Order: sequence, then structure tokens, then C-alpha cells
Amino acid sequence: MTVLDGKQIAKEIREKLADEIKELKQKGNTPGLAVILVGDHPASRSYVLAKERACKELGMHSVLKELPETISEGDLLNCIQSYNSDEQIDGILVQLPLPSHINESKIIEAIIPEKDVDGFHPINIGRMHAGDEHAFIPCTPLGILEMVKKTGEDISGKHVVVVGRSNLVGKPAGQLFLKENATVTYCHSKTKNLKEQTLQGDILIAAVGRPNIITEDMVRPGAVVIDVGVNRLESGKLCGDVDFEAIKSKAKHITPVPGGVGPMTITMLMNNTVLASKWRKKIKEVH
Ligand SMILES: Nc1nc(=O)c2c([nH]1)NC[C@@H]1CN(c3ccc(C(=O)N[C@@H](CCC(=O)O)C(=O)O)cc3)C=[N+]21
Repeated sequence: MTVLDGKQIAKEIREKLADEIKELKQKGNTPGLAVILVGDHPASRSYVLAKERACKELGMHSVLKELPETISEGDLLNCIQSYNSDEQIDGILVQLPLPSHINESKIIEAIIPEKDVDGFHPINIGRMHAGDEHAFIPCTPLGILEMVKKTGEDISGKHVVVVGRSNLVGKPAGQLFLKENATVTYCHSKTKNLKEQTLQGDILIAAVGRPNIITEDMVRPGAVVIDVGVNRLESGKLCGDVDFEAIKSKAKHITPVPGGVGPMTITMLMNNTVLASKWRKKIKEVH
């Protein structure tokens, strides 16, 4: 059994990104990311600060826009518009969730698809489903794929079982593995006999948001187990969806929480911002 070290894999990818950014900067093309945080929920704040730190470490341009919880939808839309037309900004991320008086879809759709480094805009979702190479793929699924590839296991023809069907993680993760020629099963809260399904998984992806929903009896021996859960316990401790201690000896590869998928998510955001910068530059050269 190996524990997949997300921090280490992330570090290796960031080193490559840092070189690439250096080259881009020499050509006067510094990738820039704008992160918009509405309200000051402590967990959101800490993710956003981690994103800023990663940008700085890589020598990227970054802007953090903190807006009050009470901001109107119109004012938030205006803020997005200003980054849409800002030449220094290649990527725009609006930290989710947003306060309930704001329509999330409307906000996401206001970001121009060329700067939607989260890959949440319907245009990017459509492009991803169609297999278009110029689609932004959501950061967490991209991080998951990188980790699975790192194991050296073949993905083609394997059975991937995804538990959870969120637009942000579960749904796009399944699509991404389908593109890698895996057979994909989606499970969710209405799935009958969940265990019967999860036991089929050569690769099991848990993205539900409930501690220990994946127990040892649900895992196929020798499976690759990817834990996407980010659950904050009352003790303040962070835990995943997978009963890690019980499963680690049964799985061939397993990701821990913290230190697994989380650090990869942020790294893939940096990766998408660099891509956004390169793609935008190309478009400018053509026109
Ligand atoms: N527009 C948008 N895009 C997102 O990508 C997005 C979002 N909104 N809202 C919230 C979720 C959650 N998310 C995480 C990123 C990194 C860690 C991460 O690095 N976690 C560390 C631990 C951090 C800690 O200890 O708190 C780890 O797992 O090792 C976790 C969660 C991105 N999200």
C-alpha cells in the first residue's frame, strides 16, 4: 500500500510551473489571478489565502478582492466585469459558496469563459464534455487525475466509481476519467446498495462531504482510493469521507486528508491560470 502524498506531488508540479512562469515573465507576460471573496467565513478565507500564497511563491501576479457579505448582486457583477477587461488578469475565481441573496449561476456566467480558471462556466463545462482541448477543467478533478496518473496504474478500461455528483467535483471527475477510457459509475444519495457498486471500483473516488461514509467493507482489495472529502470536525480536525485507518492496508494506493487532494487543487488552479495566460496571449497574437 502507498499513501499518495499530495503535498509532494503538488510541489513537483509547482516547480515545473515556476520555470514556465519565469519564461513567460521574460516575454513580458506575467500570469495573473484575481480571487474574489465575499464575506469572511473562516474556512473560505483560509483557502483563499492559501491560493494567494501559492501565486506569490510561483511569481505570479495576484489580486485578492475582499467584499462584504452584504454586497449586492449588481455590485459583484460589476467587480467581475472590471476583471474581465483587466489586461493584467488571466484568471478569475469567485470563492464559493456565495451568500444566499446572490445567484451563484448568474455570477459564474458573468466571468468570461477565457478567464474561468475554475472551469465552472457552462461554456467550459460544454467544452469539457465535448473533449475540446481549450476547456478549463475544474481544479479538483484535474488534481485527482494527476494523482492517479502518478501511481503509474493504467486508467484505460478500469472501472472508476465516483461517489457524489456535485457540479464542482463528482460530475466533472467522472467525465475526466471517461475521457481516459475508464468505465465510470456515478453513485449518490439515492443509489441502492452503494456497497455493491463501490466494490466494483478499481478506482474509487469519494466526494460526498460526510466523514467515514466509505468504510472498509466497501473497498475492493487493491483499489486506488481517492478521498475528496473536506470535513471539519468539532475538534477542529480536518477529515475526509474515507475511513483511512481501516482501509489503508486494503487499498493499493490511498490519499490522506489533509495532505492529499487539497494541495493538488490549489496547484491545478495555478496550472489553469498559466494556461489561461498562454491561451489569451495566443489569441492576441492571431488578431
Ligand atoms: N470557486 C471555488 N473554487 C474552488 O476550488 C473552491 C471553492 N470555490 N470553494 C471551496 C472549495 C474547497 N477547496 C479547497 C482547496 C484546497 C484545500 C486544501 O488545500 N486543503 C488542505 C488543508 C487545509 C486546512 O487544513 O484547512 C489539505 O487537504 O491538505 C481544501 C479545499 C477549493 N474550493
